[in-house]
Amino acid sequence: MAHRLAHTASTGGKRHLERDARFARLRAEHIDYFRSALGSSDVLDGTTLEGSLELTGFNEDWMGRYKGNSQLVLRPRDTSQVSQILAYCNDNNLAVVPQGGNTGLVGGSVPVFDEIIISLSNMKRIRDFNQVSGVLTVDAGVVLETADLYLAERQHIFPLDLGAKGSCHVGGNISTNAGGLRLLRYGSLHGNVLGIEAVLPNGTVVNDLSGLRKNNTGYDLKHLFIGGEGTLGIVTGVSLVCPPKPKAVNVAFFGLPTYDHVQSAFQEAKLRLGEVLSAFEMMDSHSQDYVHRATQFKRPLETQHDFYCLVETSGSIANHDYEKLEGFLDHVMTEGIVSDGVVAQDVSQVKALWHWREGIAEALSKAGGTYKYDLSIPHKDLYQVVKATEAELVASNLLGATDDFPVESVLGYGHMGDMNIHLNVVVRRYSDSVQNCLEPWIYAWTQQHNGSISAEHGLGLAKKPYVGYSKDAVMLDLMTQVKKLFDPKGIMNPYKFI
Ligand SMILES: O=C(O)CC[C@@H](O)C(=O)O
Ligand SMILES: [Zn+2]
Repeated sequence: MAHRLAHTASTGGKRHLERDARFARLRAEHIDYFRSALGSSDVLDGTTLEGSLELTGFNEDWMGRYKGNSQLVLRPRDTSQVSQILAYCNDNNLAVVPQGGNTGLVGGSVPVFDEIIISLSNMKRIRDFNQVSGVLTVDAGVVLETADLYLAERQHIFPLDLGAKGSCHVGGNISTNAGGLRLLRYGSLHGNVLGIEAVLPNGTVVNDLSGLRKNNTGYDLKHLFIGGEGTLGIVTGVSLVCPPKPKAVNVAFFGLPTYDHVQSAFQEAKLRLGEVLSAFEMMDSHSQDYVHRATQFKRPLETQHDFYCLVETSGSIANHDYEKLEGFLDHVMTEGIVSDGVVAQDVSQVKALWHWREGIAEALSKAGGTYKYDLSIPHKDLYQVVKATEAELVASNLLGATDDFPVESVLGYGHMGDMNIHLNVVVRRYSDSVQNCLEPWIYAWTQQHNGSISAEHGLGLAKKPYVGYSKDAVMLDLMTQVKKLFDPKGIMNPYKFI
């Protein structure tokens, strides 16, 4: 069993960074200004002892890996307050970090030093829903699950779903271009988001809240904010197109002997399930062991396998979809692609099977620590990165069964349908020797295998030094120029990937 050790050995991606002297230090007069602009209850002042405790959850990411030292959290209630705050910060050279539900995994939503945190948690209005077009318009601080429940009552769903749905904000999803569990079916936010409202660092409001599916009028600027990670401005409102709620959702869970079998099963699922396929998730046995250890739930299969997959269908005719899924499972078992499998019989079984996939990140958070790598790699090499990483750590004498070794295990799971693997290196304790062995080695490996160093989690602070593995000099130069255009003083989420 892993020990829970202090995370102080972790540098949390902050290595070699120094506070930028161009930014002003927070003064009492600034706090007074914000109190007069927002009202005292929406200004959390961490300059007092009591206040600093209140700020802990804002200063730290949920893994406890990235920690900043902000002394002020501002919680605006509407777009005009965001505009007022940003204009003031810009005029006074105060650096800011926008924060949604703070569920990110790359340190993008927490301060690095003393940046002011602008939390969108008070901006939670559902502004509009059009039943005919399916277009939903919300404030950025609406929690993803809240939006989804609201839509469910209106026979629609949010086109994004992820494990952190109970606390992540829609604005954070947009800013990080979150991918999630059903991208395979509903596509990325670049396709679903129709418009955004954002505030630039100088306070200017960009109102591009179009509810139109087609709007072919030159540069589509909203795309810069989708995945912009709060470096260009703050997204305050979003309109996006939401699909009708499927009447029937079926799930199968099965075990396979090798990754080659996983690839064959995916190919068969696409061909046999066609338009009702809504998710195809892959998990290795180590990731399932961590869920089992954390929950003690009864495993879905009595037999043990090296790989497991979860396949979901979403359609309109329950029996038809169930038969299709069962037919698929029969076929892959007859062909020897799948060794053993089950199909959920009711909604509670659907949920229980999903838990074995959705619960992995939470289960891993109970270990000593995890180095997380969210990679896009073409299917043929997708799982090879786990094996290669394991071999690299063994060769460096860092991975072993006893406490003498910092690394406990290397595992992989993820969105097979999207060529997205979550490589997790579970450690008994964070250590620079492990990180130095892994980085930039993993990113070079990914580049050599035509992958991307971030599939869906973004770059944040964690991948700041490695952007060059996925963007060439021409693209980096253009990105730098875009940043300068939107944020000439560099106050927006500084120290992060750009
Ligand atoms: O913890 C991770 O590495 C992945 C988290 C999330 O993207 C998931 O797919 O569960
Ligand atoms: Zn994921």
